[in-house]
Order: sequence, then structure tokens, then C-alpha cells
Amino acid sequence: MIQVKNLTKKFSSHISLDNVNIEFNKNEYIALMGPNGAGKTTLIRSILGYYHPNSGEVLINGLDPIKQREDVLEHISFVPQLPPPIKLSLNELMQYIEASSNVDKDLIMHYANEMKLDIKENLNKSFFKLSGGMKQKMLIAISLAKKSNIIIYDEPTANLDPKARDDFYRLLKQNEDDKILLFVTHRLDEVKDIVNRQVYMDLGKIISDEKVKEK
Ligand SMILES: Nc1ncnc2c1ncn2[C@@H]1O[C@H](COP(=O)(O)OP(=O)(O)OP(=O)(O)O)[C@@H](O)[C@H]1O
Repeated sequence: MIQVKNLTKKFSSHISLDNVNIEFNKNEYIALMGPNGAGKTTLIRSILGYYHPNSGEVLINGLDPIKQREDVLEHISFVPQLPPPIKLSLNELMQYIEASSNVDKDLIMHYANEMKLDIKENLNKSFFKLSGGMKQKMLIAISLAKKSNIIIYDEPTANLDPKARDDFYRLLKQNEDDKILLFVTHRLDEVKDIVNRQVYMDLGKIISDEKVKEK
């Protein structure tokens, strides 16, 4: 369970999150939407413990994502809007993730393969030398292989071609039971078959929050 309580986050005098209160529970598949600058990424980063709030708090299964960061991140898969500049080769990256997060390398390769990313061809290539779409495919493959209770995607399909998007949504549908899936998107048409809750933000506030179908 993700609990966001009275959360305010300011950057200088700009209020990016304005006293936000919201909860996300197991078996909720949420599209988080709203215009550019609404505060969606700031909310996601606060949930992941990247930011110290000005006031309020976030709890993930009762734990503080800043103070108990490792315990919290163990149960979360996250794909950011912009892939991080990782210098490791794909092989080294998979070895690191297998050792640090107990994620099965073969499963990463399976999901990458399903998304038409040929890891074997690119094993010794640095992650940061992949194309934008290939990076996203790799991060998505890792996120699916991690088998987390909470999956957070911040516009993960921006660089994917239409076929890869279809592959991604197909895999996500297979993988979604008993989880929280929080999906930042500007493309409701793409995720409407997957999500059962739609949350809209603007100006740092939640402006609407609707359950859209029962699973
Ligand atoms: N690290 C930061 N430093 C300063 N201002 C920031 C920072 N991160 C976000 N902001 C500001 O907070 C506001 C909300 O930004 P945020 O990235 O959360 O929006 P968003 O809803 O994710 O937008 P988009 O749809 O464009 O990704 C913006 O005005 C942005 O400039």
C-alpha cells in the first residue's frame, strides 16, 4: 500500500505538490495524468524517496521511503521518463541486478526477447550506447523480471515504436495480478484496457480520482 499524506513539495518558492493526499492499494492499476508541470513526476519521486518533503509524509507498506530506502525499493520496480546514464555493459548490468536484487538474468533476457531487444547481440555494449528505445526496452524487461509488488512507470513508452508498445502492453497484462501499477501517461487510449483507476493532477493537486472498472 502507498500512502501519501498531506504532502507538500516546493522547489524554491514554486509549489510542485500542494498538500496531496492519496492512497494506492493492491490490485489498483492507476493512470496518473495531467498537463506538463502538473507534479506527476514529483509525486513519483517522492514515493520513491528521492525528495524530502516540505511537509507531510509518504509510507510504502508502512515504511518511510527516505529512512528505509533499501527495504522500500526492494519491492518496487521503476522505469523513469529518462533512462539513467549507466555505463555498465548489458551483461554487467544484469549481473549487478541479479546479485543486488535477486532478479533472474534469464527472465530479464526472456522479457527483452519478447520486446525484440536482442540482448545476446549487445551483451558487451554499454547501456548508455543503446538507442533510446532499446534502453527503455531493457529497463522494462528488468522491471518485469523483478516481480515487484509495486510497479511504477513514468511515461515508459515515449521512445518505443508501435510494435514494441503493443509487446509491452501485452506483457504487462500477463504480469499484473495482486500488484499496484502506477503509470504516468499522456496517452490514456494506450492504457485504458489496463488501468482501473484514473487520477488527474494539475498545479500540484489531485483534481480528479475515479475508479473506471472493476477487475
Ligand atoms: N528538481 C527540480 N527543481 C526545480 N523545479 C522542479 C524540479 N522538479 C520539478 N520541478 C518543477 O515542479 C513542477 C512539476 O514538475 P513535474 O516534473 O513533477 O511535472 P510533470 O507533471 O511530471 O510534468 P511532465 O508531464 O512535463 O513530465 C514543474 O513546475 C517543474 O519545473
